[in-house]
Amino acid sequence: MTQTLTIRRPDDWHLHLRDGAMLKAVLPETARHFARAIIMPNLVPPVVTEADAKAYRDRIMAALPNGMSFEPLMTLYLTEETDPEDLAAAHASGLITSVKLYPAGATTNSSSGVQNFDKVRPVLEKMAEIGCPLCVHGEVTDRDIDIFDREAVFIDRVLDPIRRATPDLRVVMEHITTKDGADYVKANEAKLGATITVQHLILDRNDMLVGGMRPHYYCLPILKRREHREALIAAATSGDPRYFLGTDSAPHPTHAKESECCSAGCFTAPNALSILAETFESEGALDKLEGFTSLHGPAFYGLPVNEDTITLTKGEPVTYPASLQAGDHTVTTFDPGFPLHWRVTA
Ligand SMILES: NC(=O)N[C@@H](CC(=O)O)C(=O)O
Ligand SMILES: [Zn+2]
Ligand SMILES: [Zn+2]
Repeated sequence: MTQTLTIRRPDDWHLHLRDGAMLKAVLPETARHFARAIIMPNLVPPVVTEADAKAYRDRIMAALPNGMSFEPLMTLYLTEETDPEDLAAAHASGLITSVKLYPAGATTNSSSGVQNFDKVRPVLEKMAEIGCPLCVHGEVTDRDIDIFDREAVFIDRVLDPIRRATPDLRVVMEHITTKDGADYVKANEAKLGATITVQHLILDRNDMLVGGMRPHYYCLPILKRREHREALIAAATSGDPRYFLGTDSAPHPTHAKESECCSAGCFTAPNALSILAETFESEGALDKLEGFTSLHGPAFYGLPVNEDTITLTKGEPVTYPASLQAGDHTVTTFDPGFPLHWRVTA
């Protein structure tokens, strides 16, 4: 008997669409399966003002193929110069859904990020007042902190102080990668959620480093040890509504990944749902998949769940194009390293 699973159409609560030819190439991969996505603002230059967000939204809608529907949920990139009033206007008009905090230098295209967190206090106060959530890339950037410890140290030194100083601010810890991250969410009842990526649920640092370096598994925050991955699996399959899917699908040209200095990011949009179904099934938690992909995110953001559904069907191993063409470049699709049997059929 074929096994099928019908769930409410998923949303992606953390996505990089880029711009230009890359945007045109990758957008259909997300729009095929997801109704909405939180669009990361780390373009070069970044999306910092209401006007930037409006123009970027228009470019996304123009890149959407005829017949596909998709709603980009726009974000502003928080800088030390962000004007609280511009931000409040963008939020009040419904243009932006959240604001993104990158510590300066933490990840791809984050050089305009925040260095001195005191400088953004007035903006954070304003956001708490108007109910605009803050999405956080939670890693410190100090050279003397080991890359594998940067998330845990960020929680202690930056995130917890911000939350204590601004208790009404709603915060999403983006792409948590550690038991420390999962535990911090669990220990804090109100106004805190976390997104989890596909790659951090299925890979640990051995997968990236043992027997040779695999650049397509290099992303930030970096893959951690197995016990952290197990904590993320436990969180994602727990049914706890504070954990939800943010694929962090982050396309880079193949030459930039397979290079002397590899760019950080995994392009998971094409097969994210197949990988998740396989993973939740092997955990005996297929019944928790819909919550993670389609219900918890809208609940946190105060948005309605999607009315329509998708159906996943289990069968012969599924294959995906190994890469897609984006202008003059190719983008390599993430390979989970194990066979996938669930495909989105409707
Ligand atoms: N996750 C990544 O490794 N890369 C993201 C940036 C980010 O989300 O930190 C990107 O924009 O490429
Ligand atoms: Zn990030
Ligand atoms: Zn990201």
